[in-house]
Amino acid sequence: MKTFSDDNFETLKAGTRDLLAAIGDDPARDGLLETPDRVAKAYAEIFASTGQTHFDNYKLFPTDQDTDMVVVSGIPFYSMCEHHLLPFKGRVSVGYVPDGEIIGLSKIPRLVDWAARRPSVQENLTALISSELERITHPKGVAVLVEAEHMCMEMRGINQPGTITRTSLYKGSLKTDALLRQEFSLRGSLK
Ligand SMILES: Nc1nc2c(ncn2[C@@H]2O[C@H](COP(=O)(O)OP(=O)(O)OP(=O)(O)O)[C@@H](O)[C@H]2O)c(=O)[nH]1
Ligand SMILES: [Zn+2]
Repeated sequence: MKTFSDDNFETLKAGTRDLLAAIGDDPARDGLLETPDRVAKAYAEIFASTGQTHFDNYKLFPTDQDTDMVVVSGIPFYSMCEHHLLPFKGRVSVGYVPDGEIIGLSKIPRLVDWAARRPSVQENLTALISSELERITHPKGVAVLVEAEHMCMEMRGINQPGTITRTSLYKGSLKTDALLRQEFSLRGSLK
């Protein structure tokens, strides 16, 4: 988890008090007294990876086996849309075609979680997962599929609960090889 500096923690608390006052509530009422502290702590979790460009919590293993493709599907994530600072949440499927190196399987959901814990948009989240997996494993191909519900589309604005946004990014052999892509669509399907 991220630890904010004392200064930033206090700034978050003061900002939360200001926000509560600005929306017309009373930050001094009993129910809200501890809220600024809780919000600052929650933000430390929700935004834990903000500003980090490289995922470094991984293990690689050499392999001389030929593997067509590794797919981890249905990985849950929570992120915050950078336009409204409201949550978007959903699931990710990640596939890659190894080239002499494989990554520890649990590190793929860890990578997704790391990528999500910052203000973002779904397209950039999709791209970050893909580019970091590429940087780390130097695979022959990568595919990332993200399916999400955006609270900024559900609880405000257009007010459309249940709307699902799907984004995908295919690289290398997973972009050029139609059969491999089709195989990923089947094995990585989020439906
Ligand atoms: N492409 C993309 N857009 C997003 C994402 N999350 C939120 N948005 C959109 O960002 C846009 C911001 O548009 P603006 O017109 O500046 O903001 P707004 O007036 O609050 O827009 P409405 O949501 O349409 O009321 C909206 O269309 C949101 O739906 C995302 O992950 N990807
Ligand atoms: Zn939004």
